[in-house]
Order: sequence, then structure tokens, then C-alpha cells
Amino acid sequence: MFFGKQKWDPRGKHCYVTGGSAGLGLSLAVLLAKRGAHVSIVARDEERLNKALAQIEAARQSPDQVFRAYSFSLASATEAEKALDAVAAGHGGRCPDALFSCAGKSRPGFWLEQTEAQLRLCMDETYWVQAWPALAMSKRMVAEGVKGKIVFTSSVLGYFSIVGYSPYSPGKFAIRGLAEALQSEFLLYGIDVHISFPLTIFSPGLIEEDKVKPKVTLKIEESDEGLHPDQVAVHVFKGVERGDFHIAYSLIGNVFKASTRGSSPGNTSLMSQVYSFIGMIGLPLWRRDVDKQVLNHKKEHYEYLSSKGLVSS
Ligand SMILES: NC(=O)C1=CN([C@@H]2O[C@H](COP(=O)(O)OP(=O)(O)OC[C@H]3O[C@@H](n4cnc5c(N)ncnc54)[C@H](OP(=O)(O)O)[C@@H]3O)[C@@H](O)[C@H]2O)C=CC1
Ligand SMILES: CCCCCCCCCCCCCCCC(=O)[C@@H](N)CO
Repeated sequence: MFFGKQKWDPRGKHCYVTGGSAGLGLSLAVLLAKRGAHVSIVARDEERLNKALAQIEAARQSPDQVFRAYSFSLASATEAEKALDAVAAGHGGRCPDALFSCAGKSRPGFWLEQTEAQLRLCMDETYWVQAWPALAMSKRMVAEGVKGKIVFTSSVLGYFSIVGYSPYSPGKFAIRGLAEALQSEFLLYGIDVHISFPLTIFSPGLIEEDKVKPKVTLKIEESDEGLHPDQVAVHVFKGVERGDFHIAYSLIGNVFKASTRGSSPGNTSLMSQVYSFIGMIGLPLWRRDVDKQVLNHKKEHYEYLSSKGLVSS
């Protein structure tokens, strides 16, 4: 572009994708490979990692590209450090240029059914699984003088929430809080921070979460059509390429973004004002409808609570 900012080009760069064995992470890994990047993926299940690696291999553009897969759990600081050590070792010990932090899991359910162990697990699977790799990565980037990128994955449920997502939304809001702090702090190091807010992604993870998702939640979500992980990966990649801090897509995603993100950088474009206006009119109407759907579920819900012994019938 002539007067515009130069777009980020992953060609020849080493991109570390967490959760790269399935869903959004795998689609991003393949896309980055197609764009000429070296790609390392980390997740736990080795069989899925190997299958994913074969898919990434099929997207190879040049014989010089290095593709690797490593099995680690990222929900602890030590494991996240070990994972990054392995990923860097594949490149002579040098830190990757970009971290695409996609790992995560959703276990929807009603708040009254949660336990301490369950809620701590959910925080591990939403927040810590992205915070620990970011901590390891940024320490190393600064020590080695690597001026790269850290891309977090939140959800539109990091902007708002609805019934059934109490185990999930807090972690996705927390990632947003972390990204806001780091975007500011990392100006000191020339590290760009991005965070994406996807809507429904038709991933293997979604199939699992829908098995335990309350009916009322599924019903409210019907107004979101959902996208294939490959389509979401393109949106996320384009946002990173453009240099967006908050990355959103689709009318709905952009409306939630413009209506929620306050003083976050990059909220001043004309389109952002248009989306914000649509939100001003549309969101209260939508929310009224959501509340109605929740209340319509009240009788069935009490019967459910009673069947679980959570209220006396
Ligand atoms: N699906 C959706 O509708 C939406 C998803 N998101 C978010 O997007 C991201 C990707 O979701 P989706 O495409 O559904 O992903 P999937 O659930 O299909 O895949 C998740 C990936 O993360 C890995 N992973 C999960 N937990 C860990 C862990 N503790 N350590 C290491 N790797 C882990 C999984 O591999 P393994 O289990 O083998 O470790 C897998 O590679 C998540 O952060 C999710 O919260 C946001 C909005 C909507
Ligand atoms: C003008 C305004 C109109 C608004 C319509 C809004 C419809 C949004 C419904 C909720 C979508 C929830 C997506 C959840 C994604 C996710 O993170 C989970 N699948 C967990 O993985």
C-alpha cells in the first residue's frame, strides 16, 4: 500500500501455534504454512498432532520451511516453558517470531452445578493455558531482542456473556484484561499484542461442548450462524496482517467490539462509530429477547434443579 502501514508478512518467520492440532489453531497453522512461515504446533494428544502435522506439510511452499509438532500441556508455567524450549530448539535455540495462542476449551453448564475443582480447571483451560505460554514467550523475546507478535484468542464471550457460560467467560474476559495490559507494556519492547474475539467456530471442540451445553444456551446461540475454522483463521490472520489490536469479524462481532472496547487502541475509525451506533439501537433489543428466552426456560429449569436435588420439589 502506498501511504498505508506495511502489512505483516509471515514468510520466513517462525510461528508458534498453541492448540495447533485442531480447530482454529490447526487452520491458522495451515494458513501460515501456505504463507511461507515455519510452523511449530503444541497440544497434548500426539495422534492428533501427527495428523495435523501431515496437513501442515501438505501446505508446504518451499523445501526450506520447518514444520514441527510437540506434545505438552500448557496449563502450567513449567510445562509452558518446556514447550517453548522444545519449539525454540527446533530453530537453533532461537525464540519464535510470533505466538498464536489458540489453545482452550469450553465446558458450559449452570453455575449452581459448579464445584471448586471444576471452576479452577475451567480457568486453567481458558486463561492460564494462554497466559503461561505468553509469559514464557515474552521473557524470551525480550532477552533475545526478538520484536515479534503475541496473538491471544478470546471469544465474543470475552465481551459479554449469557446463561451457561459462567465456567468459560471469566477466563475469556481475563485474557482480554491481560492483552490490554501487555499491549501497553510491550510498547517498551516492540512486541505487538493482538487479541481475537471469534463467534461460533465449527471445530472439534464445539462438537464436544455442545454435548453438555444447556438447551437454553444452544437456543440463544441459534442467531449466530457460525463459521468453519478455516474461515475464522483467515479473519484472524487478516487482522494480524493489518495490525489490529482487537480482532473481530462479521457484523455481529464488529458491533460487540465497537460497543465494548472503550479506550482500547484503534477504536476511532468511522466504521467503528457506525458499528457502535448499530449496537446502541440493536443490542438492547437483542438483550431483551435473550432475557425473555431465559425466563421462558424458568419452569423447565426448576424441574431440572429438582431432578438434581438442588431444590426441593
Ligand atoms: N469453537 C468455538 O465456537 C469458539 C472457540 N473459541 C476459542 O478459540 C480457540 C480454539 O477453539 P477451537 O477451534 O474450538 O478448538 P478445539 O477445541 O477444536 O481445539 C483446541 C486445541 O487446543 C489444544 N489444547 C486444549 N487444551 C490444551 C492444553 N491444556 N494444553 C495444550 N493444548 C491444549 C487441543 O489439543 P489437545 O486437547 O490434544 O491438547 C487442540 O489442539 C479456543 O481458545 C476457544 O476457546 C472462541 C470463540 C468460539
Ligand atoms: C445487533 C446485535 C445482534 C446480536 C446477535 C448476537 C448473537 C450472539 C449469540 C452468542 C454467540 C456465542 C458464541 C460463542 C462462541 C464461544 O466462545 C463458544 N462456542 C465457546 O467455545
